[in-house]
Amino acid sequence: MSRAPLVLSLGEPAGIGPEVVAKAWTALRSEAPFFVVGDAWLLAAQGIAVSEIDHPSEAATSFGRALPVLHHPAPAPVTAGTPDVRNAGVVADWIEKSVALCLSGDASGLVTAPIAKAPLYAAGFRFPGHTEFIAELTADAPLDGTRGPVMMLTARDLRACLVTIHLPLDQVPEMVTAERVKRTARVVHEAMRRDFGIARPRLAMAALNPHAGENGALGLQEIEVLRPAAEALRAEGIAITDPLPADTMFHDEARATYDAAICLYHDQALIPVKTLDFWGGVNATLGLPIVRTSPDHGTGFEIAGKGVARPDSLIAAICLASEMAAARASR
Ligand SMILES: NC(=O)c1ccc[n+]([C@@H]2O[C@H](COP(=O)([O-])OP(=O)(O)OC[C@H]3O[C@@H](n4cnc5c(N)ncnc54)[C@H](O)[C@@H]3O)[C@@H](O)[C@H]2O)c1
Ligand SMILES: N[C@H](C(=O)O)[C@H](O)COP(=O)(O)O
Repeated sequence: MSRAPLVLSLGEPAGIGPEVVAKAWTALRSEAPFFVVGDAWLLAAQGIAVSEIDHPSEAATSFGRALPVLHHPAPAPVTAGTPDVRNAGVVADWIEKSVALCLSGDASGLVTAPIAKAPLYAAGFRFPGHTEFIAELTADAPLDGTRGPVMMLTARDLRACLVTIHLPLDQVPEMVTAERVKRTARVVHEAMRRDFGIARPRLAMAALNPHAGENGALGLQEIEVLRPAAEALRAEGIAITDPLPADTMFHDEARATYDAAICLYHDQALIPVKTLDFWGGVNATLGLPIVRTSPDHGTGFEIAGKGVARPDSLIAAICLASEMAAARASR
């Protein structure tokens, strides 16, 4: 039985989303179908054929010759590179509608084109980003296992999962608690099995302090928080290391020793991933009732409308969402 198509939410209309969505469709039009929830006119303006559909089940019919779109127009005129706060509401609506289609089974997973946080915040959007918004939208849907969200950035053979996300650095030490670390590791362990088909996941925990605290001389979090958390997780049957010095856990040979890294703050995870492969990196949200991925880049306002944005990361996000959806369907 063929799976439902993936759904893409169009993201910030003034960003590079419409351009990279059009380029991704052009690259993938002979592959498995997907459809977009967004402004069909904006996508047609990218110079591709667009087919307005009334239901996701129609996506496969037109996908090879036209990009299927559930049309929901942006209310305010769109100027590439200059977000208009009057469109912030429709950006959130596109995400909400896409999530609902995943929950109803009409879509097999969600790929979110980039949003810009500042205009959304200006319009009263009360979530840090997609991750927390989608977690709220799916909070009442059943999930077998520990509920996320956990943000995971992945590129090539690296999967880096975050204990804390959009926090000022000076708040990280107090937010890195044993409970947060354990919850994150449980979500990641279960997601490696559910979404990636890894029967016995190997997790590597990053230390917070240089040289993993140098036995307490450079900080106490490893002794007081992280090692006890790792011991408790191992007692639950989760294979996880003691906190490792973060500067020596991302080289080629080190990455081969684990399936996912548990990182303690945003840039500890995102710098190695975006250094390894900025163009092919993907952001995935673990621990949700639905599959959700996103490109690792943002709205690229300074290049929006110039025709130079690269679709690589969105293409990788579409491919990863398809793989995760297939893994879930095979369970
Ligand atoms: N997936 C997402 O929704 C997502 C991810 C990251 C940032 N953001 C948001 O995007 C906005 C801008 O963030 P930023 O400037 O920090 O990051 P950005 O990724 O938008 O831009 C960083 C740099 O990379 C370039 N770039 C990005 N994507 C590119 C592509 N596909 N092809 C060619 N060049 C590309 C940009 O031109 C810029 O020079 C912010 O509001 C941020 O919160 C959203
Ligand atoms: N930290 C993410 C990244 O750099 O890719 C980005 O802010 C996206 O976050 P959401 O997916 O929660 O919008």
